[in-house]
Parts: sequence; structure tokens; C-alpha cells
Amino acid sequence: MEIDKAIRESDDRRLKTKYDNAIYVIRRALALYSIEEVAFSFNGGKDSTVLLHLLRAGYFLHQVEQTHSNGDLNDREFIFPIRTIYFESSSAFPEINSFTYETASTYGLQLDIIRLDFKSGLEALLKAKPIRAIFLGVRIGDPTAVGQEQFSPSSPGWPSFMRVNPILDWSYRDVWAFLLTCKVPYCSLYDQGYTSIGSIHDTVPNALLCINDSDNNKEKFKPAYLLTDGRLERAGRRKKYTPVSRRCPTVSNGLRNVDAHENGMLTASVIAVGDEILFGSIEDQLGSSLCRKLSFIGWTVSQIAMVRNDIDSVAEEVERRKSANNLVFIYGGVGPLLSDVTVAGVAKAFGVRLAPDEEFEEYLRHLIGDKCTGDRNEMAQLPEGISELLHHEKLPVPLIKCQNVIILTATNVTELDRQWDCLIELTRSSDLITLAEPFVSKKLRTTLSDVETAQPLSKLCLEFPDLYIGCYRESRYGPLVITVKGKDQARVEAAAEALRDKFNPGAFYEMK
Ligand SMILES: Cc1cc2nc3c(=O)[nH]c(=O)nc-3n(C[C@H](O)[C@H](O)[C@H](O)COP(=O)(O)O)c2cc1C
Ligand SMILES: Nc1ncnc2c1ncn2[C@@H]1O[C@H](COP(=O)(O)OP(=O)(O)OP(=O)(O)O)[C@@H](O)[C@H]1O
Ligand SMILES: [Mg+2]
Repeated sequence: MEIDKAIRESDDRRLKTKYDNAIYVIRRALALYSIEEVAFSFNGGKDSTVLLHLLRAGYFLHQVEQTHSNGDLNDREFIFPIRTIYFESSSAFPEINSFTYETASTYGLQLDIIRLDFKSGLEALLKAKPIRAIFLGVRIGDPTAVGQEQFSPSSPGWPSFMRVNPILDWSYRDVWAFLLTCKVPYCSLYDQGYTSIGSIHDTVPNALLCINDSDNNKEKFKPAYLLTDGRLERAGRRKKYTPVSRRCPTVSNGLRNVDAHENGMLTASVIAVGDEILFGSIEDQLGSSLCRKLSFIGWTVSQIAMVRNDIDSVAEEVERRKSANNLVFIYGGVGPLLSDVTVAGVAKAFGVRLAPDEEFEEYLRHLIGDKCTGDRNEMAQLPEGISELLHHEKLPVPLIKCQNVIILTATNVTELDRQWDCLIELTRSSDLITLAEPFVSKKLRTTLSDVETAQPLSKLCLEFPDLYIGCYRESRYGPLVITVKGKDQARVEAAAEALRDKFNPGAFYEMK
């Protein structure tokens, strides 16, 4: 079998070890599941191309073992029987599409083309076929690899199958060592400077491979295998802001339904980190300012929490809030000091480690320059595989977003205003935060007592479950203020009218 032979003949010991481990995973999977129960998710990318050839080799070796043959099984008699699935999308590069089809024909793949999103496509496929395990070319460092192992059950909320990731521990360098050693064809985009390929909307050649062609005044790019620092593999991916809220009512990690309001309200949670706030030494003003800002764009804040400068306290709070809200905003405890534990706490909440981020370090280097006395790398460590940098020209250092958690670096309201404006501007081009329908509200003031208003108000809440109806007093003996808030003007008016009808005329007057 030509792949197995090429690796055996190579003197790259590291590659041999990676190959052996991947083949072991594939053979275990083929021993655990029948051939009808497995599928291969192939998309023409470099990682799935590696996996294709590993599967060919792994299946071949599995066959040899099954038939007790001596390994001379004729390559030509050998067909690749693993069902192959390709999620075709109109935003895929044409080169990726054509490479996928050509590869399928070269290697006799039985290609199932699915034109639905991943989840619905898999639901339909698993209903129709007895598939129980799917091979994927996911590698550590891919944002989607977080928390995965070589055998990982699909996530809650997804149809049930086993995700099998034989090349999970392969590096960028390993991938290229394999493709070049085995001399197998790969998609032509990788020779044009693309190092990781998503959709036509979020992928450009990797600027680190750019060579200036001054004669033609044109940019040219070196091939992908010449990228020396594999950590920068995704530098050609434009930052993609997934509007978690768009997927409402399921939050970004797909774990739980947002339970704020049954009417699909977008909810955020705010976390302030700081011992000083809890000692009462300083007053937190950012929380209330954020609540106003979020409310202004139609969001509901489910909770403001204040936690100590302690990694576990931060991690516990973030973990709880991130799965119950569309977005979580966290501030305080960001920087190089001992008490600056927020980023580490966020990493812990997601179960990932902190890893150096070269792009972020570059920003810090510009900012700090030679003034740095300690190890500035410490500050450039970000939660691995889940961090996006939110760039804006008005921000000296980008903000950090870890899935649905946004880390703000503001220390006062003026700085918060600036960071918020930047986030909103970014939203215009990238859907970072969904701008929801604004709230409509009415405030009614009355001198009636709590006892007189309590029951009719409870009834009103039952009659208008889609609205927020609350009340407060500015002082114990002053008038009572009733707030009616919702997204539908007519409903808010109707609730105010219904309230008035429950009392004598003139009992309420509207506040501006
Ligand atoms: C075969 C297959 C199985 C997947 N299973 C899961 C899953 O169990 N849980 C999950 O959150 N995402 C799952 N995904 C989605 C991927 O994690 C990821 O969102 C997808 O590859 C899109 O990545 P992109 O946004 O970088 O294009 C699966 C995707 C594929 C193709
Ligand atoms: N459209 C798709 N159809 C089928 N499988 C897919 C699709 N998109 C992703 N996958 C699966 O997810 C894996 C990881 O995708 P990812 O984009 O990280 O890798 P790749 O496309 O193989 O390589 P690259 O990192 O260069 O884009 C793929 O190897 C493949 O198994
Ligand atoms: Mg890809």
C-alpha cells in the first residue's frame, strides 16, 4: 500500500510515530464499528486530505489483518468502502469543490453530498443510514477541537454519533510532512499561500507567506508548507464573529437553551472581578453602565456578579453564566499583575490552557515597548483555541472574545464608553453583537399603597406574560413607580390600559 510504504521508507521518526498513532485509532474504530457504521467527513482541506490517506492505509491494514493476508493485497482490488460525506456550500472556494470531486473520482470514494448545515445534514443522514462513528480531520489548535479527544461523543444537542479524530495531536508541520512524504495531491489553494481554508468570505492567503513582486506590483505568496510557525496557520482567516444570539435560543456552545424569557429575549450576564469592590473600597460603575448600554440595544441583563480576584471564583462564575446567556461581559483583573486572573479564569471555565498568542503579543510589544521589566509573554497568553481578537483602530490593544465571553479592559466609564462604541461599530461589519429590537417602556406613577396594588399587579403579570412588569419606590413613603417594558408597543399600551382599568380613574399618571 503506497502510503504505508512511503512512511515506512521515510526517515522522519516523528512522522512515523504520528502515523502509527493515527493508524492505531483508525484500526480501533474499524474494530469497534462495522464498515456500514462509519463515515468520513471530507471537505478537500489539507487535514481531511491527510485523513483520507490515513483511512486508505488504515482500512488496507485492517483488511490484511481480517483476511490473514501477508500484506500483498493487490492495491487495485482494494476499493475504499467508507461512506464519505461532503457538506457542499455555495461559499466554498471553487478550487476546494473541484479538488473534492476529483479526489472522490481518483480514489473511488462513495461521496454523499449534503447541502444542509452540518447539524441538520447529520440529523437527516443518521436517520437514513446506520452510521455510528464519523472520522474528522480536526486537530488540536482548531477552535472546534477544544475539549475533544480522539474518540469524542457528539455534543449535546447534536445527533448521537462518535467523533473519531485520528489526527487530533498532529501539528501543522506534521500535516505537511505527511502530504509531501506521501506525494499525494492536495488542493491547489495551498500552493497559493492559503494555510487554512474556510469559506470565500472569511479566508485570504496568509500574509506571512507574502512575497512582494515589485516588478509586477502584485502580491505573490509562497506555498503553505513553507509557513514555519504553525501557530499562525489561521492568520489568513479573517476574524469571524459568530452571532451567538442569532442562533437563539441555543447559545454558542450548543449546550443549553437560554431560559431568560420564553419569548426569545437576548440575554447577557455581567461579571465584575475585584476584591476592592467586595471590600467596598471602590464602587463599581461599569456594571450599571453596561446594563444601560445593553438595554438600549434591546438586550436583557440576567445578572451582575461580583467576584474575587481568584482564578476559581472567576472560572466558576464564567462557567455558570456562559451557558445560560447569549453573551457574558467580564471586566476587572486584566493585566500583568498578580491579581489579574480574569483571562486565566476564563480559560479554566472553558477547560483550555493559556497559550502564547503571537498576534496579541505584537500589540502588547507596540504598546509597552522597552518599558517592560517582567516577562511580557505572560500577558500575551490567551485561552487556547477559543480566543478571537476584536480589532478596532480606536483600540490600542484588541479586546479578547472567548466564544460568547467578551473580556473588557475598561477601568472607568469613559473607557467603557469607548470600548462599547468600538464593539458596536464592529457589529456593523461583523455581527459581533446582535442589535435587537429596542425596548418600548412605560412608567406609571401612583400614590396607591403596595397593599392596594399588589393583587391587581399580579393579575396583570399573568395577563401579559410577554412583558416585563415591575415596580419600585424612590423612597419608602414616596409614590410607587410601575414599569412596563416589552418589544411590542401595542402590548405595552394595552398593559398600561389594563392596569388603569383596574383602579379608579386618575390613580396613575404617566412619567416621561
Ligand atoms: C461531521 C461533523 C460532525 C460535527 N459534530 C459536531 C459536534 O458534535 N458538536 C459541535 O459543536 N460541532 C460539531 N460539528 C461542527 C464543527 O465543530 C464546526 O462547527 C464546523 O466544522 C464548522 O467550522 P467552521 O465554522 O470553522 O467552518 C461537526 C461538524 C461535522 C462536519
Ligand atoms: N464542508 C465540510 N464537509 C465535510 N467535512 C467537513 C467540512 N468542513 C469541515 N469538515 C470536517 O472538519 C474537519 C476540520 O475542518 P478544518 O477546516 O479545520 O480542516 P481542513 O478543511 O481539512 O483543513 P484546513 O485547516 O486547511 O481548512 C475536516 O478535516 C473535515 O473532516
Ligand atoms: Mg477547512
